[in-house]
Amino acid sequence: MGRMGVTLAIIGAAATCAIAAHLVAKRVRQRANWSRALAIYHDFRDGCATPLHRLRQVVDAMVVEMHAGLALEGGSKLKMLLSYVDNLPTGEENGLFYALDLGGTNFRVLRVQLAGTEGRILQQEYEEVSIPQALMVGSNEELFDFIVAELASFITREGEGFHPLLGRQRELGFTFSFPVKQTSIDSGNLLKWTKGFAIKETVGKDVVEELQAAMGRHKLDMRVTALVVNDTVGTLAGGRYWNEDVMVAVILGTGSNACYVERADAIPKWRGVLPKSGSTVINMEWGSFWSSHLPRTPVDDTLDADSLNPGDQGFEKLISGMYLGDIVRRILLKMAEEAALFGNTVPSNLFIPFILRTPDVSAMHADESADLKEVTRVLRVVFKTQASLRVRKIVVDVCDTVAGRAARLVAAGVVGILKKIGRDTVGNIDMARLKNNLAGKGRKTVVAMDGGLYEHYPKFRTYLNDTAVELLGKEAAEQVAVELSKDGSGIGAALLAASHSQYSSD
Ligand SMILES: Nc1ncnc2c1ncn2[C@@H]1O[C@H](COP(=O)(O)OP(=O)(O)O)[C@@H](O)[C@H]1O
Ligand SMILES: O=P(O)(O)OC[C@H]1O[C@@H](O)[C@H](O)[C@@H](O)[C@@H]1O
Repeated sequence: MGRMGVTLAIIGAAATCAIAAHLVAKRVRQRANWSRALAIYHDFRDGCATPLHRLRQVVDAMVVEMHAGLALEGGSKLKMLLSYVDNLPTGEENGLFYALDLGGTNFRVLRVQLAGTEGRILQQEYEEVSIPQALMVGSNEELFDFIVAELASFITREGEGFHPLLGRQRELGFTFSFPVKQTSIDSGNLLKWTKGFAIKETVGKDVVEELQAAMGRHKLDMRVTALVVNDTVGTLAGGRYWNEDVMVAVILGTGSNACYVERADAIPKWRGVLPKSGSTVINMEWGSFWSSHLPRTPVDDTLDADSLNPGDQGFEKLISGMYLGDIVRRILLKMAEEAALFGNTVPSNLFIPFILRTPDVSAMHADESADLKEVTRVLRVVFKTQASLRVRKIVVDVCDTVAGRAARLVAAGVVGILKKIGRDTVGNIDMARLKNNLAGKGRKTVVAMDGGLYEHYPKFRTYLNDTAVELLGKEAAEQVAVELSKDGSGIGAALLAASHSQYSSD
């Protein structure tokens, strides 16, 4: 072989070595990145852990905070707000009633024709309207004018079978799913906005007055006869209309909250005459619950710091639909930045808050396909990226960790409420039966659930129900039913409008 040949051979050998070295270095780097990604995930998973002993501490903390919130105003982060709903629907309600349910993502207008215990609900119609994001942070008047304009248009389309009695005003139940300091069954002042709303001028105002003023501007002759401080109270009322064993209602939607039936004589902060019924509905506003036993990670800290209401709604930010998607995004972003989870360039969409929504999380979590097709789709559509099968598997693990923590914490919250009302152990339940506070043998304490997260996330429901059984024990758990109670916040508000109608004495 001539000099040229030797030279070429040496160059070839050197090039081969260089390529081999590059490939080895790349493989070493990939291996190092992968173990870093696993370490980040395992650290996050450990930080989210909800072992039974920790959940029991959360249960007890919930009970302590409930007592503190009932003892005096401001006694706890849990507001334990009076709802002035001392009479829940009985099924005897009659006539045409409207409901307006303002939630975190959309609002619903609804009409229902009631016909007493015989006819029950003859007919109902409703429409759902998405709330333009700009109106959530616009002016007070713009928000209420938008709502009343939709309501007025819905009324013009009253169909067959819906007939207000001659000479009577149409009456409305107003479900307002934000913390309100209720001052009577048909008045209450907004304490603060939550979720995506932040209209400063509304805070402190009576939201019924604001709605009635907008009705005046639109010449809409209608009366709000019941302010339903939020969808949990509406859901409880809707549930109780069909089943007298409904004692608790929980919403898992954009936000989260719970309410329950409390004995009026167990509310030290109650001022004035106790209700004849001897009980009332407490709107817990449990989203603001906080305990050092809650498993919180640095990802949760940064989500809170970046939110519209830092330091507030700590429990809600761990469990509700608005936030689960963004928790998953934040941990994936950390793995992408520190361990090149999606390659050396971090996909730009991973930096966008709330771009990953909880419906996307439940879709990936539900993916049972061998090659995780749904995960591939979500990564492509939301983050404009792709990933190997092993990366897609860890994405599903992250979804499972975030949803599992949320569901188990909700179960602990529910068991805390059951403990507060003495429905958490067989002994307590038997005592309740003895005192005839609980309907006959075989009847259960019912927890009415609603909200898009609970309704549309089967694995979340399974985690929640299984954890409740773990905490209560099998025997006591058989005395409790956790049931989906659809759209109670709409029907419930209409039923409460009926049970507080200005004509009810007629
Ligand atoms: N398929 C789904 N999987 C998981 N969560 C869902 C799904 N669909 C909706 N959600 C959650 O439910 C929330 C809407 O809840 P909903 O009760 O319908 O409205 P609102 O919160 O306005 O009362 C959404 O913000 C979302 O977080
Ligand atoms: O049904 P939504 O809109 O998710 O609301 C649930 C809860 O969201 C919380 O943020 C509000 O403070 C509660 O009042 C409300 O009940």
